[in-house]
Amino acid sequence: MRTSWADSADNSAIGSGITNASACPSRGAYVPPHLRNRALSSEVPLAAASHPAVALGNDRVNHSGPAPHQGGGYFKPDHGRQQQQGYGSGFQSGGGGGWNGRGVGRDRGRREANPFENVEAEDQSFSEQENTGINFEAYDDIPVETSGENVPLPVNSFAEIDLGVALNQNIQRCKYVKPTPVQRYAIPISLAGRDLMACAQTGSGKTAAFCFPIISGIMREQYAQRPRVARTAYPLALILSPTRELSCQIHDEAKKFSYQTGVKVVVAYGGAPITQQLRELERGVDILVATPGRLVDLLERARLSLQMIRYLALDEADRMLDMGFEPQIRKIVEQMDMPPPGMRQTLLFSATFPKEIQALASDFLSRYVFLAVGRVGSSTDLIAQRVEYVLESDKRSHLMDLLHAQRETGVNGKQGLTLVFVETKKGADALEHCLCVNGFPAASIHGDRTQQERELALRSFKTGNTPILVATDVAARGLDIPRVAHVVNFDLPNDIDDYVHRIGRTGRAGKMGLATAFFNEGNFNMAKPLADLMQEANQEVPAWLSRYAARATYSGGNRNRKSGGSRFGGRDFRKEGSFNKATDYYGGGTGGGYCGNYGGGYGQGVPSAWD
Ligand SMILES: Nc1ncnc2c1ncn2[C@@H]1O[C@H](COP(=O)(O)OP(=O)(O)OP(=O)(O)O)[C@@H](O)[C@H]1O
Repeated sequence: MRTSWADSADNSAIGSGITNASACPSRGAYVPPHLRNRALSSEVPLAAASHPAVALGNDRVNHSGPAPHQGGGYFKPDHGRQQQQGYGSGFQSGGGGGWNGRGVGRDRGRREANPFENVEAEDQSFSEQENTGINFEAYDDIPVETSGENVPLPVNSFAEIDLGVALNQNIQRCKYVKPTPVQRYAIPISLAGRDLMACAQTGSGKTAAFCFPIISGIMREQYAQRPRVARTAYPLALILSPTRELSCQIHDEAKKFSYQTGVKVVVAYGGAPITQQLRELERGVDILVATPGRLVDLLERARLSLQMIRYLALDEADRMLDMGFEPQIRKIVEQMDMPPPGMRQTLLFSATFPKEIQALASDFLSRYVFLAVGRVGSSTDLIAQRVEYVLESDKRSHLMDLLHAQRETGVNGKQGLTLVFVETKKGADALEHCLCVNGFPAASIHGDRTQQERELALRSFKTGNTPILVATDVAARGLDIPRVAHVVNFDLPNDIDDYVHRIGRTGRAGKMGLATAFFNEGNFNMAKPLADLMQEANQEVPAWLSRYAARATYSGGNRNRKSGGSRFGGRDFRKEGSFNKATDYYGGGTGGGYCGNYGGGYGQGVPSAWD
């Protein structure tokens, strides 16, 4: 495992609760470039000790934020479905009855909380800083590939799809004017009942692409009465994601989409008390969003049965089926009581889909459609990508120079949030500390933090209290934080797909973003895939990086691409007739790109984003 300079720095103060400037690492206080020739004076921004973020850095234990994900749904003592009538006809203006019959149980106990209330408040607090308007035209000329038998046709507007009145109202509340490309294709395919493997660029609206058909399907269908077994919940849909934060985010989104539809969404994830989650499940659940570990726990306690599952969605599906994690997913999908492929509808989504993972995933699917919006694993060209050659020993000062410059001018003229990725948990702690003591308000998130600390750090970042978040890959996938203007790869990952997901935390939903990577000799293996990716996304590749890339090709150094030479062709693996799952998965693909060190950043001892 690589270590970064951040790791090797003296971090003896970490964990000691010392948060003042005297705890500064031995390199001394940050001096911005224009003051470096002067003596250190009061002009130097050493606001660290007084900044609230500094206290946050090492004093998390005392923070008590609101309990995570209270749920707020409605009381539904009967786990079975109400009789459905007249799809879409049941909406009563003024709210209250999104769907005939389904709304009935909702108000018996608790009122359904309005999930849009907070969103509106948040929107207002950032209104001066937000980009105005979402430029989905940016996606219009994106190449789309579909394959499979009788692929349903795409739509151009939400109006063309019969999602039901209540769901359409929620789409309007979300201010979604038209579907994104992946939604244009994926929603009709899913509504037609087809299994789907979908690959679309980060930030392009995949969550709604799998949530809308599931919610609409549950609203539409009459399901057999669900069994009444004391204290066992029987959801109709299961959405799995690899991290707790992502599951919470999907839950929040799904609650918005299903507001006043009568469809009940519950989340279950590790690190949070199980009792509260059990209580929510007992109140009734249609859609369960979960991380795999907590899900298995619930299944083993017999508090949950997958027997009635009609929809299975895997978000970040390639990550979920990556080596090391696949057995747990296989256990959930194949060895519990979930109906087999063909008896349920399975939807797999990610921005990256190496062909060997496609091959594995195909076991879960039946007669599926493959959809690629943009090239498989490509980055969006809404993200301006920069690579800078920075020695390990210079990384911290270089980062602080960037942050200092951006404090003056913003990114693309706007003040935004900066997400800094490092490889190790220790490195995250050390870098957060260093930034804080140098006057840069930062928080950090990684797998060694308690769930409460993780949520606190994320909230503090999202609200702009600490506009810098230092993170391991736990924050690399799926998180949708609208104001992230800059992603810095302080430590480059070992795998280009991880890079794609990391930089995808900016440049979302049609907005522009900036990604800066620090590269040095230690990242030699990334030179070729990085140069290829940048070139494909119409980014300027520095001459020195091209030289590294050429050397890497010549010396066979490009051995960290999971999916072989065909990756940038972005194809349905079924079209590659010679592809042999048994040999290629572990033996490497043709075309020279495959890595014996399969799994890149997920090997033993590497920080796991898995919950
Ligand atoms: N049709 C739409 N119109 C406007 N905004 C949309 C639309 N669909 C989704 N969005 C917004 O786009 C943003 C990105 O969506 P989402 O998080 O689903 O992306 P994603 O493709 O899942 O990204 P990732 O690959 O990083 O997980 C969200 O803020 C979402 O609310």
